[in-house]
Amino acid sequence: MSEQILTVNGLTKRFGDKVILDNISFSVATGHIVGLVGPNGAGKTTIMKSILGLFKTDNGSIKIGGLPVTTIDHQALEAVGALIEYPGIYPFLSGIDHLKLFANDTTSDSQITYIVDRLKMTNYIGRKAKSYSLGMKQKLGIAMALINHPQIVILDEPMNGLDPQANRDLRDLIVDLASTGTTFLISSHILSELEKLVDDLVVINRGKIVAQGSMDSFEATGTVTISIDTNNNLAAKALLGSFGYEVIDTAAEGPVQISLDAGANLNDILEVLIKNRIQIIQATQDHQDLESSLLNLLRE
Ligand SMILES: Nc1ncnc2c1ncn2[C@@H]1O[C@H](COP(=O)(O)OP(=O)(O)OP(=O)(O)O)[C@@H](O)[C@H]1O
Repeated sequence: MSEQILTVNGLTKRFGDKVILDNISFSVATGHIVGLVGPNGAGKTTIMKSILGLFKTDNGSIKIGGLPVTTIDHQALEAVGALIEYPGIYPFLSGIDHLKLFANDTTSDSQITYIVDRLKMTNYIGRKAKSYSLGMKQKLGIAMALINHPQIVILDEPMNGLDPQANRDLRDLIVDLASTGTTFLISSHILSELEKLVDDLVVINRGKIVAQGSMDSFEATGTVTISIDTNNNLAAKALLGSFGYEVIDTAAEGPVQISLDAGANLNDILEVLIKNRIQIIQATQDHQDLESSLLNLLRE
């Protein structure tokens, strides 16, 4: 089992009499990319700010690399790179000045060049940041979080303002850095952005964790829907029903639709039809995407 670089245990945070985080516990394994997902206002940024010791929490503990993090214990944060909400950017400094300002003693010029290059910022990195677009500023903020070889990187909605190519460049860079041992905790309210990237998910709603686990375990819970159009749909429905399949709307003449648990086999169904001389015109199998599965979960 891999070592846990970050553990959040029983984290509770109130603003006034409102409970914003309610007994949040999760851990992040070294080298994993973990997605923190939930609707607007769920508490994602509040969790991240708590991890960074930015405000006092009401209960619970946070540890990074075994060291506690509070508003006064910040030693563990030396291993952390973060971008929370909007990057702090000085309009009259160039992008490269920002990076040099943020670089610590051990950060080499080649590391800065590597990050700038991977995020495709080379053409404008020498220009003053006041001329940057939203996406350029966002990329600069991400670069600032990455240049010092952090052990763990915390990114709050990093894809904000990025075009599809920039999104892709960032995803590729994150995966490459994770493969060398860097750990990531990334929040987003858009699951499809994280789906292609993360190893594990923590799903949060109204300040509570509603689900957590590996991405594979989430994908396995999706529903498979099979749709088959035949030369005699009514007969096909009756036949498959008699074989114990759960056929949706048996009285309708439209294509046969069957909802199955993941892992069910389309071939077996087609074989039943073929053996009984029902001609198949078209067959499709759709896996309910993760976004829909999670929306269902949040509705529940
Ligand atoms: N400083 C504050 N004072 C009072 N309430 C706050 C404060 N900061 C956040 N909140 C409240 O805490 C809740 C969670 O906010 P948070 O920013 O953590 O959500 P989020 O999941 O990051 O949302 P989004 O996806 O919209 O960024 C919201 O109801 C918000 O209004």
